[in-house]
Amino acid sequence: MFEVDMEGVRQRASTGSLPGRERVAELLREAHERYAPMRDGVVADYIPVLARADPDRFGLSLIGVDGATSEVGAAGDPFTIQSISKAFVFALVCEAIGHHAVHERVGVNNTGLPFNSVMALELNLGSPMNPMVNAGAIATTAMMPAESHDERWEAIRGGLSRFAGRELAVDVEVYESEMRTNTRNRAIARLLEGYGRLERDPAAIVDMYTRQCALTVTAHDLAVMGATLADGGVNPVTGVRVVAEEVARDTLTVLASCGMYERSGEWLFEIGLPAKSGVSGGIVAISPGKGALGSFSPPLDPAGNSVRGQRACAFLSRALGLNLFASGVSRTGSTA
Ligand SMILES: NC(=O)CC[C@H](N)C(=O)O
Repeated sequence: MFEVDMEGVRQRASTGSLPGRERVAELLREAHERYAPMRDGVVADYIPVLARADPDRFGLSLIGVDGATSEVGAAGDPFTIQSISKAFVFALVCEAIGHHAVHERVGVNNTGLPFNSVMALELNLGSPMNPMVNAGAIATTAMMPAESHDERWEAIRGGLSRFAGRELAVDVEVYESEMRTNTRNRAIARLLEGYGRLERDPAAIVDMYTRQCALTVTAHDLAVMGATLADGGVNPVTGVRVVAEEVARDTLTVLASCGMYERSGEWLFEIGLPAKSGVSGGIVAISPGKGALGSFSPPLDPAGNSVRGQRACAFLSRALGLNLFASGVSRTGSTA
């Protein structure tokens, strides 16, 4: 994937807590300084409005389970949540209908194929395989129990807002731009219907899924949303329980294996944290019991993951001692 240069920065042992606030702030500044000059990656343009994103914007926000916040750069810049919504809608649907129902109807295995793959559905007899690719996310959105379409949308928008600790709203321009071009997602929904895996009107569900992807957030919001999962389902800023502890656990498990699309294995190998990315350049990486990192930088790699965001997460995972699999590891100057 890439080398992580830790020259001059000590790798921290993966202990039970984050380092002190000043050290966190210092390392966030260091990560920003290291990766802001990077020019790799391309801004998404398959949703026409996203092509106008400024490739130089770069913000990081880290929020602990105690609510302590450190931020650097464009952490307050708005962008659309896109695929990162999938993680939180999955959590809300698990909360509403239970772990087993979602497992049975959507699945929890990686497809190994791009997020908008039609072939993945065909290869698996219509099973979406997991809720973090478009097919699984569309199926998951349709599973949110509600009396009406409007009530379903409010359960999703309101639920995501509770994760963020503020009312989230749709970026209408991005929503309309995607609705004009999302023929592939409409095809995926029709195919799900054909396989008997979508019980609602495919057009209405794609519309709702597109709206959920167009909710506006910031890197700060992503960190709060992630920290809620890190904190066992309680938003550490508002103190409100959003989902049950088991749901937070289940969501993090799926993110570990499927959150970074077909790059999830490489991501886990380098960073060792459950995470989710979106095509407008957001990444949320969660350290269970400690906190979460929200990152925003629009240029993407070919899988659709933010290039600077991946680098910053790899660096910070090592420097802050976040890797789930690295308990007790503490070395200086290693590049691994
Ligand atoms: N990877 C993403 O962020 C994809 C989300 C986007 N709304 C889509 O369905 O194509």
